[in-house]
Amino acid sequence: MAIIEVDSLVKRYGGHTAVDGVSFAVEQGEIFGILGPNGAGKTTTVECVEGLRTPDGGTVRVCGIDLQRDTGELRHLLGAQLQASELPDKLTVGEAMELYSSFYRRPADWRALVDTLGLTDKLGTQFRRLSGGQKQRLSIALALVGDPTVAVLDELTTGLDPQARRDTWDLIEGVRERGVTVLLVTHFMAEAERLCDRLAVIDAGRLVALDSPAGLVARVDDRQRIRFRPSAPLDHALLTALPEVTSVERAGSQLVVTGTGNLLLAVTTVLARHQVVAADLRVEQTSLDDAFVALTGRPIDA
Ligand SMILES: Nc1ncnc2c1ncn2[C@@H]1O[C@H](COP(=O)(O)OP(=O)(O)OP(=O)(O)O)[C@@H](O)[C@H]1O
Repeated sequence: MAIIEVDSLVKRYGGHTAVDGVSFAVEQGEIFGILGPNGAGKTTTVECVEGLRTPDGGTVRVCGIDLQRDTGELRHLLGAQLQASELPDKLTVGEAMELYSSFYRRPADWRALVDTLGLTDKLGTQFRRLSGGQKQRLSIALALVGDPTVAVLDELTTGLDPQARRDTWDLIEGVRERGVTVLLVTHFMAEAERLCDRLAVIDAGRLVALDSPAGLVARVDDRQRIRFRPSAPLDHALLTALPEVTSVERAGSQLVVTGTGNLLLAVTTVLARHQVVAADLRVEQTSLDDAFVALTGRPIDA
């Protein structure tokens, strides 16, 4: 059953169309990612799902509720972690949890939540004294304190160090195990790949692709990349002339050859014919980054 249904969503800011006809449906229990570069329209899309913005076109339903008609009920179904979530400096962790749980009809047991998120020994600590990772965990706890059916997490791990990022990913998998459907906004490929069951790739306000991370990679799977250090200078034209080769690039002392079919055999045959040895040769698999470039024409951080 679809928990979130977004159909032909349009949102404009003045003359600028930030979201341009985006449609997707999120199934119960999924971790569903919205992936795209800065300014793609990700936050605007989830703000429409959260009922914080009114669409200029299309419909959004959460648990069957049409948000154009009824946002009151939504507050009890949806827990949102807002981007750059900030609390008053002097509010303690315990005070924040108590305050937020008072907003809900049937709040979760916030002490158990704090315990799960490893913040019990910080209950008396003021917000300003928490580390980046602890603030992030608190914002996740606050998103979950209403015992929501759906949690919307925007830029979950931005600003965290690699260890805190991995810990947060474990936490989110735990959230899903509690039966919560998760809508996650990210521009980190590793995060999307690790956490998301399916991804909506959004670029310039439009849905470019919707698939599992493996499914997205499979779309460009016929592309391979070979990387090696030639033992002698090699005319690139010898390689680009091969039907298997789509591009040849120099990366420092290495050559990176991208192509399809039996690329390895074609390239090594040419090298052997010209007595060039390929040192440190590696065949690289297609990654989600490659899939993103193939789908949008540029890297996510370009
Ligand atoms: N309140 C606003 N008023 C005017 N333009 C806005 C507003 N909010 C966002 N925009 C513009 O709409 C576009 C989409 O912004 P949005 O924040 O949804 O993108 P995003 O994909 O979430 O980006 P980021 O990853 O940087 O948060 C951008 O061009 C942005 O400048």
